[in-house]
Amino acid sequence: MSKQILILPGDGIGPEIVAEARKVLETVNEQFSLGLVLSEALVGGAAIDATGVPLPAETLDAAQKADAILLGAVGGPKWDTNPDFQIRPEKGLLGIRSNLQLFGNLRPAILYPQLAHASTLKPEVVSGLDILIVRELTGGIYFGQPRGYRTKEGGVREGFNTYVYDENEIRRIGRVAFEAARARNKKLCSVDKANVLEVTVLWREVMNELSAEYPDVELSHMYVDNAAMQLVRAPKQFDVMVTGNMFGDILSDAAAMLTGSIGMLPSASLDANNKGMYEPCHGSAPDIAGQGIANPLATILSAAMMLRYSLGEGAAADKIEAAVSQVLDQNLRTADIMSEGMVRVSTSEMGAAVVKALQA
Ligand SMILES: NC(=O)c1ccc[n+]([C@@H]2O[C@H](COP(=O)([O-])OP(=O)(O)OC[C@H]3O[C@@H](n4cnc5c(N)ncnc54)[C@H](O)[C@@H]3O)[C@@H](O)[C@H]2O)c1
Ligand SMILES: CC(C)[C@H](C(=O)O)[C@@H](O)C(=O)O
Ligand SMILES: [Mg+2]
Repeated sequence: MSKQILILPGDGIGPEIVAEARKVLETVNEQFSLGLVLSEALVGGAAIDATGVPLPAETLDAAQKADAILLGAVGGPKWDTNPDFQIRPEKGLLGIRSNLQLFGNLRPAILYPQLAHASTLKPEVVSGLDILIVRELTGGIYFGQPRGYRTKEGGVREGFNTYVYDENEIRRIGRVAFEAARARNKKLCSVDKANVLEVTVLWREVMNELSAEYPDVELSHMYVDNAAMQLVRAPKQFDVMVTGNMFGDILSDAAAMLTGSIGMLPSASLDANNKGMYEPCHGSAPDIAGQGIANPLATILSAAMMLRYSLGEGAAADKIEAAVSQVLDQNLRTADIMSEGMVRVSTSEMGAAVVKALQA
């Protein structure tokens, strides 16, 4: 039976990195007879340029019909100053997350041993690092109402957003995190700001209530400011972390650097039935776009997550992850993970090396 995969290259380095992940998917598609049918659509700034909006109706329709989605990245300076906040590339991405109810965002920060020296931290602090950040993705301050930007009487401008979660939203992401912790090392740290924000007092209450259903999982709580510090001080104290939309956005970028580069961090965004969108955690990197130097591995590893979580093709996912490890063993490095004695390669050379390792 065929499976429809929608590819959304997006902006900046998006098309460059997605092209490499596409070659990898095509390779395993053939090797494992997966029956994947790949198609592409517009999102983000590319969609604004072509259609006037960041999420054209036909892209949303294709996303709803697809079995899984692979996205590059959206955004860039060309669109950042649009005074209409609805016509921003990021709205395209947020629109897919929200319309498809992709509330469960998994961001694994795993240090490949070959990159221990590329990490910002000392090798002994990060060696063996394997953290899973579970981020709530369709609620919180990103989506809360009221929100706005206006000029008040007297010409004073104000902007406002609302940080709101109801207990059902917290419970469903909590279950994702507890289940993940149960399948791993049975340790879950919930990150909040319950010393200041009522919404996260509720967050903490619900996590404690859920904990009764998961007596085998050790639940701890940490304030987000401390969590940011602890991630950089002693990251291996964490196994699974669960947090809200904005805290998860920030903590996952911090965790990315522990693995050597944000170019190494994949993600899965899942609905209640494990249908999902897969994307690297990084953005469109306008500073390096068009130069052919971006690291495609986070996107390639996102494609592997897609095979594992949404398509039930764990063997193909394992093979891609092993191929990534092999190219690192071959000392091949894009600029962001380059270190002394290694061989610097371009985006497409890295993609080709992964394909070659798959075919070996
Ligand atoms: N999922 C997404 O689509 C997504 C995520 C984050 C940011 N953005 C958007 O991307 C644009 C740029 O944002 P930013 O600069 O804050 O964050 P960014 O992640 O795009 O870039 C931050 C830094 O990391 C580097 N970097 C990122 N990905 C890399 C890769 N694969 N290989 C090598 N280096 C890489 C960039 O060159 C840059 O120096 C903004 O418009 C933002 O809204 C989109
Ligand atoms: C581009 C932006 C909307 C997005 C987010 O904040 O969720 C990005 O930073 C991410 O981490 O996926
Ligand atoms: Mg982010």
